[in-house]
Order: sequence, then structure tokens, then C-alpha cells
Amino acid sequence: MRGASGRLVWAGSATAARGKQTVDSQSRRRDRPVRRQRTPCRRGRAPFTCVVNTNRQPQLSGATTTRFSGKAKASPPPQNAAGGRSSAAGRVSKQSALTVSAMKLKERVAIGAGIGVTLFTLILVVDLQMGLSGKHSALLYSHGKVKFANQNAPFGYKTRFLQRSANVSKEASAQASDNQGGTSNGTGGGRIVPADTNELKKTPPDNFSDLVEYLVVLKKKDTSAVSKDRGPTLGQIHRVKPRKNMTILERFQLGISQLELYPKDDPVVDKLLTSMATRKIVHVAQKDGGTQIKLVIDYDDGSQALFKPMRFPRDTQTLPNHFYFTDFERHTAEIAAFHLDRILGFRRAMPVVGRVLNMTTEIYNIGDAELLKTFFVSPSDNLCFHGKCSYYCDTAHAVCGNPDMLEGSFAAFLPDKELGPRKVWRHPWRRSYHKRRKAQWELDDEYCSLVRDIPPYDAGRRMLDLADMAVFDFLTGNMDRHHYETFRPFGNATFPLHLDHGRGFGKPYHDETSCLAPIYQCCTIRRDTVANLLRFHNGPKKLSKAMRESMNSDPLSPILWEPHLAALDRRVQIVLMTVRDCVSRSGSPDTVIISDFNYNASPDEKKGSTEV
Ligand SMILES: Nc1ncnc2c1ncn2[C@@H]1O[C@H](COP(=O)(O)OP(=O)(O)OP(=O)(O)O)[C@@H](O)[C@H]1O
Ligand SMILES: [Mn+2]
Repeated sequence: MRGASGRLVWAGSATAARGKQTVDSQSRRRDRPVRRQRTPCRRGRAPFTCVVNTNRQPQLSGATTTRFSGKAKASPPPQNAAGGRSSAAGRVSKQSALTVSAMKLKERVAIGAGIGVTLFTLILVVDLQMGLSGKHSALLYSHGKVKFANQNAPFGYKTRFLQRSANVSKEASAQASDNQGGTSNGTGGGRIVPADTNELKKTPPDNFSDLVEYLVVLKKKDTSAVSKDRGPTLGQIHRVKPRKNMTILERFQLGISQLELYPKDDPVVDKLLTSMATRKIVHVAQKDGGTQIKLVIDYDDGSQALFKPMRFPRDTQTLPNHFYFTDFERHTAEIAAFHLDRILGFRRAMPVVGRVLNMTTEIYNIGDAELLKTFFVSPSDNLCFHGKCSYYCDTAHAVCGNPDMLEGSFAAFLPDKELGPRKVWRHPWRRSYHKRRKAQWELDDEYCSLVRDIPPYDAGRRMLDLADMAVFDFLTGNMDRHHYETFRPFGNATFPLHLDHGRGFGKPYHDETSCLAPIYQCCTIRRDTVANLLRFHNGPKKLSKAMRESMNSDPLSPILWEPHLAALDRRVQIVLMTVRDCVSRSGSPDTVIISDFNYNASPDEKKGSTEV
């Protein structure tokens, strides 16, 4: 509006100026005696001079565009009868010229100001449209108008505003690069590890013989006896002996020890998986807390499982514009993560199995009242429910059967508070969970030294456990590691549980190297973990093959889309490259690859039963 009115005003003045020029040139060229008088304007137009000619016809100057223009040519001003130049006429002419020149100055100033304002307005409009200034671009960004333009373009929108800003999340950039079909070289602090899959393809096969040699030397140096002791179990701590009529889940829970959830090759695990996949379900209720719907399943033997429903087919990838914290959970990721954790020898993830439920008989008919309220039949005649939770629990995000058969993951239930109370820890390398902010570890190369000053990361096994968790999360692509939990009865000298993997296995063509930040920032990793990764990398059985075989036994097999399995092998190599990089930076493998029995255990760790 302002621009429009401005244009009107200044266009009028310009026309007036053009009209005045016409008069000046006419009076100079033809030297015609024009008889005019200055007279006060009778219409109260104070800023303007009213000019009258000899025939006393008032004409408004300044405000009118027709003052002395073409009209003057059509009917030239009258001349005096003699046609000569009288002195009176000359005085009038001089006076007129003065008036005209005074007006010229005023109008010039006015025109200049007019042009200035017009230009300023134009610049403002262009600036708002194109985001030329930082301030305005921030405004645009805060309104979500982020263009995922080519990041490499030197003056690309994203390049300038996303990479420069300290408050912009890494994830936005990663997603942008995904949109272009590429892989990102993870940032996450200063160290950039090689993550470009194309680079990997170009390099000749690498069997990491340098790392293999380091491991041999380290093993020779390690004089401490290798303990097969798992540490005390929850059953031993509570002095509960296995009874005959115990459920398989109770048996499993009592066997949870200080160092692992279950022993290697424990037959109880397979029995537990079978039990969860086949036992009669007698009650279903929603689990409180968390961001997405989960159900607590009660079996006829009194045991329980945590159910996460299927939402998408196996080959559905994380939506390109979704952040890690808005990604939908995948039941298959929970199943695959359990298998991976077991194969890698961590044994820190609760057993998970897949099962198809009849929604009518196995949920609706036995569900609790609150859950039943959210059931409905979709336009495709499928039975659906959405439950109640803090996100994604509405009609648009409902879980639907086909037409009433529903796949899901069943995780063995953790011990109750009496048997296995847990402590929740904030993960030092947690992400910001904000679409524009970065976490401190993503900005500070020295972040690790801060962490290592604080218990329990200053001594003992915890830092090595975080490195293991980083490997695990990198392999699965899980960026949702905000907290972790430990069992209180075991004190600090225990393992962190690997829980909540629903957001893993979402991007098979992208390697999120920032998951490895605890490793490349602290340059420490457990020797057994490196040995396991080398074993899978050098074969004969690749990790993808071991996973495929292990998951074959699941009722919902195949569990993972093939590109996710291929990604595992590729990522194993990236972890090994990261370890090698650390060794070459530190100059000594001893400080990087740490034997589990060689770490600087604190007294509390050796006792292993201190309450945290
Ligand atoms: N197998 C299990 N048995 C019993 N409780 C569990 C089990 N797994 C997880 N929990 C508990 O339920 C909580 C939520 O589970 P989970 O983290 O899988 O759900 P979520 O909806 O993804 O949560 P968030 O949104 O916080 O990530 C966990 O913090 C844990 O305390
Ligand atoms: Mn979660």
C-alpha cells in the first residue's frame, strides 16, 4: 500500500517537473512574453504557488499535471497587442523566471527524495524475497522455509545459513544430503571419519592387518587371567533359587548378571523367544510413557512382553524430512537389534521376537478399556487403533491390521523394581532433540576430556561400554540414544542395557558416522569389540550373513530389507577405519584398544556391588 501510494505521489511530481521543463525551454527558445502574476492560492494550497495568466484564469502549479504541457502548445499564451517587448512585460517575465527557478530547486529536492524512498522500498522488498540479510534469512528459516538446495553450491541457501549457524542441527544437513541421494561425512566434533560409501568402493580390499597385529601384541602383553566369571546374578543377590514352576521369563530374569543379560549360547534365550511367540495372550494394555504406542502383553503363565506394532513395510525408509526424533518406530528394528547385539557378543539387549496377532481375538477382545476406546474400522475395512501417547497417537497415525492381522515385536519384559531396579543415565553424547540446535559434543573437539573427568567415565568400564554402544548404534543407524539404563544392584561396574531400538534400520544408504563420536573423540574401544569386528570383516562369515542366519529363525523372517544387511558390512569397515585413524593419531595402539581386564578399575568396580 505504501509503495502504491508512494508511486502515485511521485509520479505526479515527475509529470509536473516535465511540464515545467517544457515551459522553460519554450520561454527561452521562443522568448514569448508570458504575462503571469503570482497570486495567493485561493483554495488553501499553501505549499503551492497559484499562477494566473493575463486572462486571469487561475492555474494550480505543482499539484496539476496539465499546467504548461501540450495544452500550452495547442493554445499558446496570449501576446500583447503590439507584439513587442514592453518593460512591464519584461519585469513580469523576470519575476516569472525567478518563480520558476525557485520551484525548480524545491522540486529537484522533492524528486531526489522521492527516488531515494522508492529505491529504499525496492531494496527492502527484494531483500525479503531473497533473504539477502542474515536477520531475514533467520526469520525465513524459523518459519520452516528451508530449501534443501545443493549444499555444495558456493552461495546456496543452505550452505550459507545452515552450515554457518551454530544452532543448526546436524540432522537437518544430513537429511538434506540424503535428499540428494548422497551420504554425509559425519561431522560431530572436529574429526571427520571416512563415511563415503563411494570412497569405500574405490579403495582396494583392506583386511586391516595392522589392527590384527596390534591385537596379537596386546594379547601377549596382557598377563591378567581371563575370567570366565559373569559376576553375581540378580537371583544370587536376592537369594532366589530357581523353582520348578517358574516361568521361562522369571528364569531368564534371575540369571541376569553383573556383566551380561544372559550367558553365551544360553538355551533359555531360545526358549524365551519361542514362549513369547506362541504363548496364549490373556490381556493387553497400553504402556505409559514414551513417544509412540507400545502395549504390555500378559501371557497365560503370568509373564509379560513389550509389544511394538508394525507400521510400514520392510522397505520403507525414514522419511527424508524427518529428524531422528520424529522418525516412526520399526518393529523389525527391535528384532534385528537383539540379534545383532547377541552376534556381537554384547548380550545387553533383551530378547525380542516377531509375532502376528489377530487384533480381534488377541487385542480387542482382551484389551483394557482405555485402549478399546481408540479402535475403529478404516475406510479400507481394516481394524485400527491409535492408543494414547505424547506423539503419533491419533487417527492419522493409527496402527492398522490387514484386515485384522497385525505384526509386531515382542521384547522380554525387564525385571520389576524389586528384583532389578534400574538407574537411568543421561547419555553424554545425546543429541539435541531440536531441529536447529546442536549438542555440545557436536561443536567441541575437546568434549571427551570433559566427560572423562566425571564419574563413572573417569575410571572403569563405562567409557568402553559407551564405545560399544556407539558401534552398535552406528551399525544399526540408531540416533535416538538419549538415555541408557543400568541395574542398580550391580553398582557402576556393570553393563548399560541396550534398550529401545525402534528407530534403527531406517536409512540403509546413509551411514551416520556421528554415532561414532564417543570413539573418534575419545579414541578408546574395547579389544574384544575390535576383534569381533575384524572377524566379521575378514570372514569367512560376514556380519550380514551371520545376521541373516540368526534372524532366519524368527517367525516374521525375513526381518530386514537386504540393503540394511549390506549396510552392516559396509559400516563394520568404517568402524575399523575409525579405530585405525585413532591409533595413528595417538601413536600407540595400547592407549586406544583396551583389554577388558586391563582397565583402571576403581575399588567400587572391583567390588561390583556399590549402590549408585
Ligand atoms: N523390554 C522391556 N520391558 C520393560 N520395560 C521396558 C522394556 N524396554 C523398555 N522398557 C521401558 O519402557 C521405556 C520406554 O521404552 P522405549 O524407550 O522402548 O519406548 P519409546 O516410546 O521409544 O521411548 P522414548 O520415546 O522415550 O524413546 C524405557 O525407558 C524402559 O524403561
Ligand atoms: Mn524410543
